[in-house]
Parts: sequence; C-alpha cells; structure tokens
Amino acid sequence: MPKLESGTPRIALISEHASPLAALGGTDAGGQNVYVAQVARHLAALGYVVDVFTRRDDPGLPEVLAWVPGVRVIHVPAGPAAALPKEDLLPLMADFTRFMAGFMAREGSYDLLHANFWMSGLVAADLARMLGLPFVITFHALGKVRRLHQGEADGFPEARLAIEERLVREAHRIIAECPQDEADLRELYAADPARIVTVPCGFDPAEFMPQDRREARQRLGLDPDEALVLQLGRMVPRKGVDDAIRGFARALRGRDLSARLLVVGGNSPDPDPALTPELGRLQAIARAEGVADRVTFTGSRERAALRDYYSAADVFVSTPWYEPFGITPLEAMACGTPVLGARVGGIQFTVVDGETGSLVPPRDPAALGQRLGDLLTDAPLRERMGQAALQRVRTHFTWEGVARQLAQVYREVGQEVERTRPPTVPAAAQTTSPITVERAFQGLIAALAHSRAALQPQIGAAAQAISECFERGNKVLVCGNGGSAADAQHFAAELVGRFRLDGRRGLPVLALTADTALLTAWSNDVGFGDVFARQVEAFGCPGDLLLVISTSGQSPNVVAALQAARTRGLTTLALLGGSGGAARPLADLPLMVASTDTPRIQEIQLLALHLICELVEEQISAAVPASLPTAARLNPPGAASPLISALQISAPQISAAQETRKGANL
Ligand SMILES: O=C(CO)[C@@H](O)[C@H](O)[C@H](O)[C@H](O)COP(=O)(O)O
Ligand SMILES: [Zn+2]
Repeated sequence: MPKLESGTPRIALISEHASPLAALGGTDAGGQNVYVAQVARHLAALGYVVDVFTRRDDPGLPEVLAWVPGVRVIHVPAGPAAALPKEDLLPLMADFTRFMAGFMAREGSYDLLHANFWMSGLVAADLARMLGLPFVITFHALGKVRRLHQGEADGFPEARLAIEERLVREAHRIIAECPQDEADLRELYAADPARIVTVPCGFDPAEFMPQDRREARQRLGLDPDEALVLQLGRMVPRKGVDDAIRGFARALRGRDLSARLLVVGGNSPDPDPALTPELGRLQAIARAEGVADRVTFTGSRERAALRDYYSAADVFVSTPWYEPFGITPLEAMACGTPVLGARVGGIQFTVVDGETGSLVPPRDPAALGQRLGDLLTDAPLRERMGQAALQRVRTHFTWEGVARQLAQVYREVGQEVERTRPPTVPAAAQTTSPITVERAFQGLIAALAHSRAALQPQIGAAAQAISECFERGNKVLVCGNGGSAADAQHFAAELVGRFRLDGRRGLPVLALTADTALLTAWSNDVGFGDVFARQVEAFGCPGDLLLVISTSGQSPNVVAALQAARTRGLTTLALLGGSGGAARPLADLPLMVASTDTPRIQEIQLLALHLICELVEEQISAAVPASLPTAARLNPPGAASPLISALQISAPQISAAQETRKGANL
C-alpha cells in the first residue's frame, strides 16, 4: 500500500519566506503564514508527521523547533539570518535546496513535498527531480496575475514567470484556492485541468467564533453605540485600504450616522508611518476625505485579539484590487460579521452577494460607499447576513476540512505515483541512494567553485613549466599512490601519446608507478617509503621536472621523492588537496584543490591534469614557426630535441622563472 495511504506519512511543507511562527501584520506576513501554520497543525491532527521548512531570518531561531505535536519547524540557513524582502530571495533558493537535501539525507526523506509560493516550488521541483518524490504546490499568488494588477510595481525577478510555468508543468497537483485561481491557472498558465484541485483556505473554529458585540467592544475600549466598520490585514497598496476610506467617507455623506472605521494592521503595534510607509498615505487620504476624526488606525494586533475586533464590527470591509484567496473575510464571517468585499479572487467565492454580505467592483469607492451606507442603516439585514456567513464558513471553510481535502489529494498523488512506478526496478537501482548522488554533485560543484580562483593560474604556471622543461630537452617524472598512481600513468599516456593534437612528436614523461618488477622488489626488500625517490635518483637529471600527485600531501614516498628531486636539481610540482601536508613546502609550484574529500580532490586533479596536457599542446604548437611546412612543424627533423629547438625561450629565462617560483613558495 502506498505510504500516503497508511501509517504516518511524512510531509514536508516548504514555505521559504512565510514562517508559521510569524505574526500577522507585516508586509511579508499574511495569509500564507496562517495557511502553512494551520495546514501543518491539522495534517498532524490527522496523523501526518509534518516538517515545515522556512528560511532562518533571525539568528535566535534554532535549526529544528518542535512546534506542536507532530509538527517541527526547520529553519533553513539560506542567506543572512535577517529579515529580507521576498523579492530578494530567489538567489538563496539553491542553498535552501542543498540544505534540504542534506537534512533529508540525515533525517530521512518525505512521502510528499507540498510547496507554498513559487520559490518554494522551485525547491520542491528540484528535490522532486533528484529524489523521485511527488510534489504539490499552492501558489498563494501568481506572477502573471500580480503583473496584470501591479504592473511596474512588481519587484520580483523576471525569472518568476518561467519558473511558475515550469512548476505548473511538473507538479503532481496544483492546489487552486478558489475558482478564480483555477481559471487563472488554466487561462494564463495553460495548466492541465486534470492536475488542478480547488481546496480553499480556512479558519479555525477554536480561534474564531462570535463574541458578544458589546463585550468585545468593551474589551477593546471602543464606543458601544457607534456603527463600526472594520478593515484588517496587511497594509500594502493592493489591499485597497484607500478605497475603503474613500467609500466610508461617501457612506457618511448625506447620512446622519455616527460611525467609525477601524483600520487594523501595519508593521508595528503602534500606528507609526515611519515603520509602515503606507500608513502615512492612508492618513493623508482620511484627512483629504474629511474623515480623519472618524478613522482610527490601530497598528498591528496579536492574533489572539482579532476575534474581538471581528466581533465588535458591524461590517467587515475588504476591497483589494485582486486577492488570490483572502483569509480575513472568512475570519470575519466566522465571528458572525457580514462582509462587504470586492468582487475579485477568492472573496467573490467566500462571500455570497446579498446573503452573507455584499460584493462591489474593485477600486470603486462610490459603489462601496453606497453599499456600506445601506448596510450600516439596516441592522436586521446585517443580522441575517451575519448568521448566514457563520453558517457558510462553518460548513465549507474550516482548516480541519481543508486538511482533509489536502490529505485526499496526497492520497490520490500517492496512488498515481504507485501506479506509474516502473514495474521492475532493478535491484541495484533500489538500493541506490539518490541523496548520495546529489551530495556528490553538490560537493564537486562546491569544491570546483572554491578551487577555481587559485587553481586556474596554478594550472597555467604548471603547463608553462612543463613546456619549458620539454623545450630544454628535459623530461618529466610523475608519481603518486592509488588513484594518483593511475592519474600519473594517465597523464604520461596523454603526453607520450597525444591529448588533442594529432601528428606531434611524443613528449618525454615517465610514470614512476608503472614498473611492477621494480616496485615490488624494492618495496619487498628495502621499503615502500623511497620507492619513488629511488627512481628519481636513477632517472632524474638536473633540469628535469618531478610532478607528484597526492590528495593528502602526506604519503611518505611522495614526500621522499620531492626531497630527492630537490637534491638532484629537478623542478618540483605537486598536485595536492586539503592543506597540502608535508609535500607542499617541498614543491616549487604547489597546485591546490580546495577540498578535503579525497574523491572530489581526485576528480578535480584529473581536470587539472587534462588542462595541463591541453595547454602544453597549445604552447608547443604555438611555439613552432608557422612558416615551416605542417609536417615539419609537428615533427621537425634534426637534433635531439627538434621541436623544442623551435621554441624561443632561453635557458636563463627558465631558471629565472624557477627562482621566482621558489621564492614565492618560501
Ligand atoms: O583512489 C583512491 C581514493 O579515491 C585511493 O586509491 C587513494 O588514491 C589511495 O588511498 C592513496 O594511497 C591515497 O594517497 P594520497 O592521495 O593521500 O597521497
Ligand atoms: Zn579513487
């Protein structure tokens, strides 16, 4: 039976910027934080084991926080441990993915990934590809929709749209939050309708229930008799709070109403325009509309206080330009308060016009003012609508119900993945850990990135020294142990034979690892420690070059070979990893791979050796005068070192270069 149908399936909820722990009210804290928190808790209540991955944006946060039973919050170290605008987070997603892959390698994988927002979707899609896991995504907001409404004000990178298109193609399911969201996915993103499931957002009946209106007002210090209109939520222009103020002002005009508009939200508990710039603009609008004394800005409020605000209000107003879902109207309805909303996004789905509240076009303060006036002057209508609102949300929009619907989606995906799994997976593939493979790739990429700056010029200098050695009529000796012995022979084969340049003469490179008779006799009879040094004494001449290859730089026979080479006047090159060990100070030119992981070091060492071969061939072909016929250029007749004699580098230049390298190395 697929795991998603049985036992305790493990779900990773990914929400890069919206932590379930964050409070409501700041620019980047809002519905998504609530969604992730509630979905996690209610999935856990259904028996799921849930880890929520979110970016660590405060140094005080632990890596793993056991939040509520069945739910952990994993704070992912990606970028500085400080609050950052979500528009700046895309470059950090590679680190986010790497961390999650490592975390899953240590702590076990998940049965399904559920991403929230497009950047988490990117993380989920990459992990899903690597690990063969199913993933579903709730976008919460779509770039193309946002662009339609906010145009130039959209500060997200261009890549967002292409990434969203990829996610729409690759996700096993796309969770639309309302019919409008579903239509946008189909029409703007050509999403496959068979993979879209509409699951709304919800409210928690334990958190939001009607309070006695007068008592709620008393607790909040509000006038018990004034008509009270509430606007609550994030304070950003697209939320249309300015329209709510203008509509409120129009509702009062020509009516004998004692009413107040309460605007709850902002980046601080006090209404401070310095901390919430939008607040200053809204205050100016209230003044311009002549209702400054009738509009109260409270600043942000704790979630625990919100049910009193919703219950205290006679009408809740929410008139954004657009709204992917809109959780606050639900919460108001759950407190028995009718909602006057804009006919957009999820609001036109949750609010039934004329039954649980009223809908007006977005950005239309006149229509809003008209309807608000009607509602504020008709208490029985408000009462009926409030009751119908309560009934509607309790039936259709609890988080418990949302979690059940998501669980159903997860099960379907699980069955689908099971059905489409190839029937005969070879035994070897079953035991292969994709995490191991991914870790190796990431490790090699990181080691290459770290080595790049230092190693590139070292490779150039090594190729130059080796070309000069050949030009002098000298030879190269090369040695190492194990994998490095193989590399030494590989290197010799490329230069004695050919790397890319056809028709050139053979270049004198001798691998000291190839003579088994000598290696076994000397090791058997005398010792392995000087098996290479002995050969350096036998073959090495002043002006020759010794190249040693070692990942640790600590192999005694390699160190001894370097010492013997120095004694005999050979130039010494050492291709090393880690700190370079005892070999490093004995090398005229050390080539350093910035890694301590032996296989990764070897892989980069092979790259260095191949590049040295390529550069040596380039230097050799460039040094032969172009006036010579091709055959002569590639294999000129004559002296002991015919090709080299065509190179125009003098012996004094070489020894000067050698001296410089020696000096630099001290
Ligand atoms: O290929 C590998 C490891 O990947 C081994 O054969 C490895 O080369 C051997 O353990 C060597 O003896 C290690 O020597 P060194 O690189 O520390 O000089
Ligand atoms: Zn190896």
